[in-house]
Order: sequence, then C-alpha cells, then structure tokens
Amino acid sequence: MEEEKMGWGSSLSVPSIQEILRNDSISVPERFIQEEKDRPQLVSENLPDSPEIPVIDFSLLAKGDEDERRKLDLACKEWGFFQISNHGIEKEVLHQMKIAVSTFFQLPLEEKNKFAMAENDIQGFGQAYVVSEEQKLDWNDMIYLKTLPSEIRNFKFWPLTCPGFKEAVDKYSTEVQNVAAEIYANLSILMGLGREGLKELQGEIKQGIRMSIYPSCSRPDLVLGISPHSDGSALTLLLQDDEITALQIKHKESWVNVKPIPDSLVVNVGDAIEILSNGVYKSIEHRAITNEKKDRISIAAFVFPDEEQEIGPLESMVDELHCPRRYRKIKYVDYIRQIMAMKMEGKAHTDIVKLEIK
Ligand SMILES: O=C(O)CCC(=O)C(=O)O
Ligand SMILES: [Fe+2]
Repeated sequence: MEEEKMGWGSSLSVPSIQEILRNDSISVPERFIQEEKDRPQLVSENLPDSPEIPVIDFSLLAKGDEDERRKLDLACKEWGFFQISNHGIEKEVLHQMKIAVSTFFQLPLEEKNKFAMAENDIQGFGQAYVVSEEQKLDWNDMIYLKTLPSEIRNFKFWPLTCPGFKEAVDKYSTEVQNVAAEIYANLSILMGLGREGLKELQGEIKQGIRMSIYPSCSRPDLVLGISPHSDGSALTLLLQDDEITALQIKHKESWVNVKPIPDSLVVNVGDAIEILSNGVYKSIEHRAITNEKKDRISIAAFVFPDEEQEIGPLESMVDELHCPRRYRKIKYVDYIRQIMAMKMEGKAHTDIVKLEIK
C-alpha cells in the first residue's frame, strides 16, 4: 500500500552510459546524439562572458537581514537561480557526500542494478522522463532517492553494499533541509506570509535527492549531460563539482554558465514556488553539458510540498488588476505524476497548470 502511494510514475529503462563507455569510450551511440538545434555551444567557444548569477550570504539571511532578503527576492524574480555562501554545512559533510556518490557509481553494474527503479516509481538507479524509444538520451547515470521525512529513509533502495553511503546521505540531507527551510521561511515572508506561513499552509517540506554522474565524453559538442528542463520541486539545492563548469541556465533568452564557487550550493526556484508565487518567482530552464576530460558528479536535493497538498497561487500574490491568477490549483502529486509522464522539454510541462490570461 505504502509503496503504491509513493508511486510517482515510471520511465522506460535505459542503458547505463557508464557501462556503454566501459566497452567503447570513443563512439557516441546514436541515441545520445542531439538534434543539431539542441546541441550545446561549448564553454570555450562563443558563450559571452556572462553576467554572474547572484550570490546570497546565507548567514545574513538566517539572521533576518533585510538587505539580504531583498537580494533573495530579486534573485528569484530576475534569475530564478542563485548561489549561497556561508551556508554553514561543514566541508567534511559535503566531501563525504561526494565520495559516497562517486563510490556508488564505481560499483559494478550488477550491483547498481540491485537498486534499479521499480515499475511504478522513479526511486532508485535509472532515468526519469524517458517516455519513448525514439527520445534522445542524456549523458548521465543517476540514482534518485526520497530522503526525508525520515520515516521513508529506511527503504529497500539504500545501497547498503556501498560503504558509508547511507550515513553520508542521511547527514547531508538533514543539513541541506535546514538550509532549504530557512530559504523557504524567507520566501514565505517575501510572499506576504509570516516566516512559518508557507509551512502552515503546505505542511513540512519533503526531500528527494538525485545523484548523477556525467562521464567525460569524446564529443561534448554532440550530447547533453541533462536536457533543458525546469525542476518540479519547490526549491532545488545543488552540490556540484568545484572545478567543472557544466550547468547552464536560461537568462534573457541565452544560456549562461553557472561557474562553481567551491563549497557553495546552487539554489533554484522550482515549479511549485513559481506556482505559489503566481509567477513572480521564476522556475528557470537549465541544462548541463559534458566535457572531454573529466567525469562530473552532481547532487540535487529537491525539496517539495507534501504530495497530498494542493498548490496554487497564494492569495497574497494575486491581484486581479495587476497580477491576475496565472495558474490553476492542482494536487502536488497529480502535478508530479503528469510531468513525469512527459518528455521534459524546457518548461513546456508547466502548461498543464497555466491559465489563459485575458
Ligand atoms: O547536474 C547539474 O548541474 C544539474 C542537475 C539538474 O538540473 C537536476 O538534477 O535537476
Ligand atoms: Fe534540474
């Protein structure tokens, strides 16, 4: 029963890119070659020297600093993305998390397959959003786990054969949740509610973590590490490799690189906050590219509303004259199930909740 309740949908199973590369690390299989219009421009080529995405000092935010909160407001309106410094999560916790993930991906395939996604859920080792045999595949392998609330932590997908994995993920997800909760509380204030307003309306936020490996690729000009999409979460907090620039976001119609700041986290507004804020805060399209030299790991913690909650624009964000209602209400789990059943193409999936504006 419980499992059925947890089901968010399913995905066609896809070959492991790491396994393909183990047999032949030079050729790029047809299914991974993007249509010409979708291929990335490489970092070293002609992406303009992009404006830097905002950096928010988390320690100030946590102290209730109003200037910092205004910076957060602007970042969510104009960029939908920001990096946070001084988040207070110890370096060692970040380090152990990265080690756990790379150790997992070094396991032999048969070991990883023990945690393969079940029929009716996207949890485990595999891919989400693969809905047809013709669909181009992304150059990554990933494992997705729901990590919070803690009642669901002890489930069968924990790769217990991977030493230190559970401990590292437990620790990291708890810490990252505290950071997410503080940002959530600040957004709540900015949206005209009290600090606890969003939580009171929507319940505690939950968390799922997507851990990905993007192996180095002989032809990074032909493939995408992850295709353009926006996140279905409320917020996403991303821990990424300190040295490799790979994440790109859509800003004013162009792709902009998110240059890593060591030990900081990249945060983005997800669809749920876009909907709650009536479109004032933007859930921005993003993608990741690959490189020829080095495998890259990233860890995306998605925080999201309770599945049974309805999400829709907050009354405080709707003003019939200046800011009419832009989205219909939807139960969060129905939103997720519907978008999981689609191939992600940028932000097209958010159309399912958009209202016609007269
Ligand atoms: O690996 C990255 O930089 C992005 C990952 C991402 O966008 C996601 O998992 O939703
Ligand atoms: Fe994403």
